[in-house]
Amino acid sequence: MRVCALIVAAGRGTRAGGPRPKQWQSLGKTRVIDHTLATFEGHKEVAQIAIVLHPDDMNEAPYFTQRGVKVAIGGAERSDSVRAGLAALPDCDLVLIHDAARPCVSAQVISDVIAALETSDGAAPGVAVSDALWVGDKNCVSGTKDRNGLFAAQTPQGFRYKQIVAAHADYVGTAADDVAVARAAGLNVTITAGDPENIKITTPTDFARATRILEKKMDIRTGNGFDVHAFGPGDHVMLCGVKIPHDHGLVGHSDADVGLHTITDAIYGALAAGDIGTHFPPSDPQWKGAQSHIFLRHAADLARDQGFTITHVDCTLICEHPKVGPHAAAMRAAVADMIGIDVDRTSVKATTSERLGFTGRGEGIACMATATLVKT
Ligand SMILES: Nc1ccn([C@@H]2O[C@H](COP(=O)(O)OP(=O)(O)OP(=O)(O)O)[C@@H](O)[C@H]2O)c(=O)n1
Ligand SMILES: C[C@](O)(CO)[C@H](O)COP(=O)(O)O
Repeated sequence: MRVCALIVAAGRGTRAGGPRPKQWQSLGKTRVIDHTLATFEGHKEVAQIAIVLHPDDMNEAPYFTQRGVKVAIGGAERSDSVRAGLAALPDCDLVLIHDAARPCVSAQVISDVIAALETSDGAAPGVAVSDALWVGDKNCVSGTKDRNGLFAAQTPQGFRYKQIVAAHADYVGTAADDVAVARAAGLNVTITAGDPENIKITTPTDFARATRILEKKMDIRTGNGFDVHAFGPGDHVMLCGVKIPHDHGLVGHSDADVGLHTITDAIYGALAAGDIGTHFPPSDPQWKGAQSHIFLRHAADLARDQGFTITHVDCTLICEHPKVGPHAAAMRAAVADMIGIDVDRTSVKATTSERLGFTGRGEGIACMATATLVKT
C-alpha cells in the first residue's frame, strides 16, 4: 500500500493573526509548516507528500519541490484545497489529510491512523471530550449538553485514495473536515487515539502552547562508536563504502569496513540498541563476507522506525596508510547515501597516530565515530 500525506496550508489564519498566515510564522527556530512537514517526512510509512499553498504563497513552492514534495494551489474553502491536493497525488493507495496548522502531530498518531485503515474505509484521531459542555448565551449558561460519545476531531484523517476523491467530487456545500465528506458518501470512519498535544494553532495564544509542546517533545541523542580491524593478506580495503587499492586487506567476518562498522555502532549507541554484534552476530554464517552497508542501513532504518532523524555523523579513521584524503569526498557521499541524509551532514576525516601503537606500526586501522539523532 502506497501511503501519501496531503498537508493543507492554503488558509489565511485570520483567527491567529500576525504578520503572515499562521503556517509561515515561527515556532522556536523553524516555522509551523516546517515542524508539520518534518514529522511526515520522517515517517517510515509515508512514501509521498503533497502540500497545498495559497496562490499568494507560491513563492514558497520551490522550497517544497526541491525536497520532493508536490505542490498544489489551494481554493477558497478547506475542502477546495483538499480537492486540489488530492489531484496532485494520483498514484496513492491511502492518503492522510493533515492541517499544516497542527505542527505537534506525533509519529504514533500517524501510525495509528494508517493501521486502522487496514480494516476501515477511513480513520482519524479524536480526543473524547472530558469537560462538561454548556450552551452559552451572552456570557450566560443557557443549557447543558451531554458529553458522552463526543470527540474533538483531529488530523491526519486517512482514507483510501479513490474513495475520498469520489466522496469529495460528490460533496455539495462546505464541510468541517474530510470525515464529514467521507461519511456523506457512506464511508465508515474509525476513531483512533487522538493526542491532546496534537493541537491546531487557531488563536494567538496557541503559538506559545505549541512551542512548549515541541520543546518538551524534542529528544536529542548522541552515540559513539569505536572499532578496529587488523591488516591481513589482500590487495584492497573497504573504508566507508569505498574500495581503496592497498598492499593489504582488512581481516573480518564481513567485508571488514571498519568505517561503516563504527558509524553503525554510533547510531545503535544513540538508540541504546546494543551494537553491531547484537543485530548481526559474527557467529551467524549468513553475515560471512557481507557488505557492511547492510549493517549501516539497518541502523538508520531502526532510527527512523523509532521516529529519529539522523542529523549528523562524524567519523575519524586512524591509520598511517592508505591515505584517506583523496577518497574522503567519495566516502562522505557513500555514507550519506546509505543513511539517507545530506552529504553536508556527513563528515569523514582521518588522522595518523604519529607512528605510535598498532595503527602507527601499520598493523591495522582504528576508527571512531559520533552520530547525532533528533526526534521532535
Ligand atoms: N481554504 C483553505 C482553508 C484552510 N486551509 C488549511 O486548513 C487547515 C485548517 O484550517 P484552519 O485552522 O481553519 O485555518 P485557516 O483557514 O488558515 O484559519 P482561519 O479560519 O482562522 O482563517 C490549515 O492548515 C489551513 O491552512 C486550506 O488549506 N485552505
Ligand atoms: C479539520 C479540522 O482540523 C478538524 O479539527 C478542523 O475541522 C478544521 O479547522 P476549523 O477550525 O474547524 O476551521
